[in-house]
Amino acid sequence: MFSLMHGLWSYMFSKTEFHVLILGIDKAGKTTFLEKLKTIYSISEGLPHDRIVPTVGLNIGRIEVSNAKIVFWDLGGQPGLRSIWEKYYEEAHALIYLIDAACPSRFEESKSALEKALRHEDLQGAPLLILANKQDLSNAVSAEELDRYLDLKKLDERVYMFEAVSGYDGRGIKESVEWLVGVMERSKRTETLRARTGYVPVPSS
Ligand SMILES: Nc1nc2c(ncn2[C@@H]2O[C@H](COP(=O)(O)OP(=O)(O)OP(=O)(O)O)[C@@H](O)[C@H]2O)c(=O)[nH]1
Ligand SMILES: [Mg+2]
Repeated sequence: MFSLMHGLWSYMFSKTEFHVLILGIDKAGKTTFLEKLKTIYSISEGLPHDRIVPTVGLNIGRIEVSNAKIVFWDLGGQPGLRSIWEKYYEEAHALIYLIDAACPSRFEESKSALEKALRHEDLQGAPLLILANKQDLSNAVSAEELDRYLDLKKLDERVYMFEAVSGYDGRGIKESVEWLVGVMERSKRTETLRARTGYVPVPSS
């Protein structure tokens, strides 16, 4: 009886842990974005821009938003490293896809890398946040323009949103993360992942 009550108590008052994958081609600004997230949401400052180098392995960032713990996985986007992305699909609750909105010459490459990821069955039903990054640059296109330009097919059944952000000045980041937490909490994929892993809630501290 005690363990049943304890389980119920933990379930109601614990923080859910979500895994969010941050993808995008090289130089889209993924690591800079992650470091900005840490600066916004945790007591420790993220790395300054000039100390960030191209990612070869995996960067991990942990933050807490409302009642959720989020673990971000930031992977390298260079062409030779993109084959590693799919190793993380199965465990991800959601996907953030960054695009350098000030670099139209690479939109096509970004689009095809995103479409390839979305075709993968291990990412089925994962909510998608597409970020038009580097809005601090005057030539950056808006989120709406990027949406029109990419003209992604087959997004209809997927929960998704385009948002304009800057990993330098932080605009748009809070709105994006709050939207993502809300959709992950209601997502069918979250239910499926919980059921598969025999979800044990992490007690809140
Ligand atoms: N102006 C501007 N530059 C940015 C922004 N975010 C990143 N950058 C710059 O873009 C370059 C690439 O940034 P990274 O964060 O290393 O990009 P990445 O997507 O992690 O790259 P890989 O690790 O190689 O996949 C760096 O010179 C950053 O300083 C931004 O919001 N605005
Ligand atoms: Mg990086």
